[in-house]
Amino acid sequence: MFQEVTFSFREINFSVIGQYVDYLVEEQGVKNIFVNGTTGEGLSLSISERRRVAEEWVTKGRNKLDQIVIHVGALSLKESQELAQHAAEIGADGIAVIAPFFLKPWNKDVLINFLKEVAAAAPALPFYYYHIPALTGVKIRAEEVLGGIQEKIPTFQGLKFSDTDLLDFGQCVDQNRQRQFAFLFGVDEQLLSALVMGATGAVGSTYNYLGKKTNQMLEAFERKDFSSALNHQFCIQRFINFVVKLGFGVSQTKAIMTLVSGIPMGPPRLPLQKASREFTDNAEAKLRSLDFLSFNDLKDGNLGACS
Ligand SMILES: CC(=O)N[C@H](C=O)[C@@H](O)[C@H](O)[C@H](O)CO
Ligand SMILES: CC(=O)C(=O)O
Repeated sequence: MFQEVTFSFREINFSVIGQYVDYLVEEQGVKNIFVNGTTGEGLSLSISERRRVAEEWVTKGRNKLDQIVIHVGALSLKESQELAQHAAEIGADGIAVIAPFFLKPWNKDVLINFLKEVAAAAPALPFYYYHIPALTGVKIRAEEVLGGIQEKIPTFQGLKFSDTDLLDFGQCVDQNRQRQFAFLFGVDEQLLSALVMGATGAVGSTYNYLGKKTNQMLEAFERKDFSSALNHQFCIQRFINFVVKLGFGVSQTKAIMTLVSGIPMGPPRLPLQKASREFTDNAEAKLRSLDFLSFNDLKDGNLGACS
């Protein structure tokens, strides 16, 4: 019997994860990974697929990555707990959970009760709340969720904040200054503003291919060279603004990642649709004009270049 070698590209290609780790570390300077989140289509995968993806990242990332946080949010509390326990068993560094988004928690206390039950399934793992109201439809302000959360969830470690409300984000930081929480910001085009507000890190889709560029911005911010930091942020914004106008989401991220890294990320899974050829061509031209592609052959006359 021979293994069937033609596989449907709607199946996960586990074999590229090792290469992906090396690419992120070596080419993008990214050493902390958030697995099975929005970009990884975690909520479109089966539980057994999510377990395997997590295992693959932990195995391939060993001694190469600093931290691997596994997103274990699900509509079913039981599944979420199973994934949390699994993350602990395989040696992940933390777990993150979004708000359940079909039957929704209607207030902060109910949301915390849900999160608490998941966190309790992995009592030794740092726990992060993943706030992404535009996708979950759960609009309870993060600042409210954080109030008193450590008393309910002893493993609470921080927040991944994927929203543009900088009042809410700023208040999360301001009201928890005495605690050693991680405030991870998730709107890549606004990261500099969030750093000013006290963000301690960032998790985002564009760091897959603009990690190096973003690290330059972080370094400029660290040394208080705000004008360079702003230049870097504006460069990143020029790209994101361009693709947002073309229609930008998880499918498009995969197409850009394939283009920039050379690693076949494959198409997304339904209900998402593969990015169009037109999108990819336009994105490629923009990346080249901004000097975001390392195999750039536009050496001269590149006025819009960002480096
Ligand atoms: C909705 C979504 O996918 N958000 C990502 C992280 O949470 C971001 O990294 C965005 O993709 C990025 O900021 C571009 O808008
Ligand atoms: C980008 C991001 O934060 C996620 O994939 O969840």
